[in-house]
Amino acid sequence: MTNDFPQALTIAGTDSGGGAGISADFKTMQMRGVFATMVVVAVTAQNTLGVQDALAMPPELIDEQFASLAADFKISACKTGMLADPLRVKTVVNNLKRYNFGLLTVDPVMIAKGGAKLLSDDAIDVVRDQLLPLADLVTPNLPEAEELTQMTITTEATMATAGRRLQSMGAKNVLVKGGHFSSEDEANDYVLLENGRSFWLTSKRKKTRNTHGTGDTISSCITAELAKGKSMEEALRIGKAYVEATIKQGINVGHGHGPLNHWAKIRSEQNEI
Ligand SMILES: Nc1ncnc2c1ncn2[C@@H]1O[C@H](COP(=O)(O)OP(=O)(O)OP(=O)(O)O)[C@@H](O)[C@H]1O
Ligand SMILES: Cc1ncc(CO)c(N)n1
Repeated sequence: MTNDFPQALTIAGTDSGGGAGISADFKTMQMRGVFATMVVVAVTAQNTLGVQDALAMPPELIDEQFASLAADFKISACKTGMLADPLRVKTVVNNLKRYNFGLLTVDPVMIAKGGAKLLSDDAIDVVRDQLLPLADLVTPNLPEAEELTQMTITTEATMATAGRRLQSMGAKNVLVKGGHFSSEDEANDYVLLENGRSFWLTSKRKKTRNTHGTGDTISSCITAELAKGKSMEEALRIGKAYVEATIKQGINVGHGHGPLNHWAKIRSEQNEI
């Protein structure tokens, strides 16, 4: 029996509110036609208003989830999201070295939109020193890029400098997301590829509160496209187009920063199927 349907993995935290973390990753991967699997690193009690509580999983249970997946699936791309603390980051790093789950996207999730810490301060060095060197792609937002590079990012030029620094830390390709950039009109992301080529993924900024899970959605879309065999550049372009569609074709759920519309279709794909 063949085992060739595209399979991807998210290693992250759950969001009980369904909009971010593993919850967003699963919806995205499903929509992009990829079979999704998960390693739960932490469980959060969360909704569109914020994170009410969180619990990190015992390292042994994280190890067991990796072992279960390695024993049965043929995973060709994976991503990390919320990793909680130094012990969990190290546990995930050890497992990523032990097994081959294909191309790795590291989304260095640190703080939720409402301000809750999803990664403890003492874990940032471990992400920088041990996880980034394994990454085929790293996808920080601006505050995360500032923490990892220890520089202030307020301009397009400093976004590009941060991208180069992140590459010199070992990540092969870099996407610096501009969702937190000060521009009222545009949400532009900077890409630096392994071969040194760089470009911007541009988009008009939608004035909306419903942006819960944007970072998870773009990184899991990219992971899904990589699992299907798309090139890094194609995967990045599709990721940007998909997250843009999920924001622009938005829905209203909950009372705070609402989730995205994961059913949204990329405009160029709207007439397919
Ligand atoms: N209001 C908006 N309109 C259009 N695009 C947006 C908007 N906000 C964010 N984006 C885009 O969404 C993607 C995610 O960027 P962002 O910087 O918001 O990630 P993030 O902070 O990690 O998200 P989250 O923490 O909610 O998961 C980027 O491509 C960014 O340009
Ligand atoms: C579990 C989880 N992961 C990531 C984010 C960031 O969007 C969040 N809010 N919650």
